[in-house]
Amino acid sequence: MSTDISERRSALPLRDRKTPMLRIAVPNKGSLAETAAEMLAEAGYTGRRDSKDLHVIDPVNEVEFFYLRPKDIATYVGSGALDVGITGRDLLLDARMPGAREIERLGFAGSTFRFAAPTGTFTDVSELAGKRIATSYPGLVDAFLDERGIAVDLVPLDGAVESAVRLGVADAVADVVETGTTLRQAGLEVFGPEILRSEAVLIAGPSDVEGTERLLRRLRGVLVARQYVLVDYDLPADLVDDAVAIAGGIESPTISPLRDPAWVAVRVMVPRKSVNTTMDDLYAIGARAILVTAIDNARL
Ligand SMILES: Nc1ncnc2c1ncn2[C@@H]1O[C@H](COP(=O)(O)OP(=O)(O)OP(=O)(O)O)[C@@H](O)[C@H]1O
Ligand SMILES: O=P(O)(O)OC[C@H]1O[C@H](OP(=O)(O)OP(=O)(O)O)[C@H](O)[C@@H]1O
Ligand SMILES: [Mg+2]
Repeated sequence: MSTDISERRSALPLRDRKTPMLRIAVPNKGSLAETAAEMLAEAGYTGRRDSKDLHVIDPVNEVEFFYLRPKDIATYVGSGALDVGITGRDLLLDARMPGAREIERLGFAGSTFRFAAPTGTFTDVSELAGKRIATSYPGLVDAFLDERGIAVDLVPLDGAVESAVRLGVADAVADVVETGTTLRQAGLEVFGPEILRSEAVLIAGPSDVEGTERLLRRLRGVLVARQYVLVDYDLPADLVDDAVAIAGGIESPTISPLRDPAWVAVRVMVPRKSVNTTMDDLYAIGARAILVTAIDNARL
């Protein structure tokens, strides 16, 4: 018999487990699917091997994955059928499921949700009263306009809504905008306020389910590893305060003695996107031998 605890645990029949597995909804296709799967893999979970798999059990980590359309995930989680899920904030709000709530931003699939129309047609959303608005997010658009007392004729479409104006089924559209390329190609321009700023999020249902915290900590670990790098450098000991003012780290930098008592070695976590500026600033005050290392994973 194996002496490895993880192997023995995975060999337990499902019905003999004390705690039920955490049931996680994951996008099966579309813009969110690939990065969501990568994040879960980096967090140590075993995902699907085949893009046709609908359900995967990861017994070692005590979770089950259900691969679903991102648009449906808030419905499953909000109703309590599944415990947590990865979806877009825009899809969560569009579903209008009171039981579903965002518990963590996941930092990918960032976009805005905007109204757009042929250049110069509209300047303000109030001008949309009585007009036809094409969208694949009718719940989101309806809620936004309802709050402002603007009654429109919603034209629900499944995708490629930017073509709806040119093809004569709508006067304006409300859709996801990332780079704006699709809008430009359709001869459309955004107008009015941002309806929403969206990104991929982790959502939970009406009750707190055991195991959610562990998933959350693991995903946060992946986010930290993606967003930060480790910076090591040598520094004259009397400049530590100046260096900490440049890069203070998460809690506080690690300072280690060097053989030469006039110098110290410093290790600090720095946001990846500003690491070059930080290195320039540290060099300018006298830091030397500045080395940058990627972080594989973290638990803060
Ligand atoms: N170009 C994009 N950039 C960033 N996020 C996007 C983009 N397109 C869609 N999304 C996000 O993806 C989610 C929608 O996923 P969904 O799979 O339903 O549609 P999709 O990605 O457009 O897929 P498809 O067009 O293949 O059906 C939303 O949260 C939306 O904000
Ligand atoms: O601002 P952009 O960078 O152009 O990205 C935004 C576009 O990307 C998505 O379309 P997708 O390709 O998923 O097609 P769809 O409209 O059929 O969903 C989204 O629905 C927008 O149309
Ligand atoms: Mg799309």
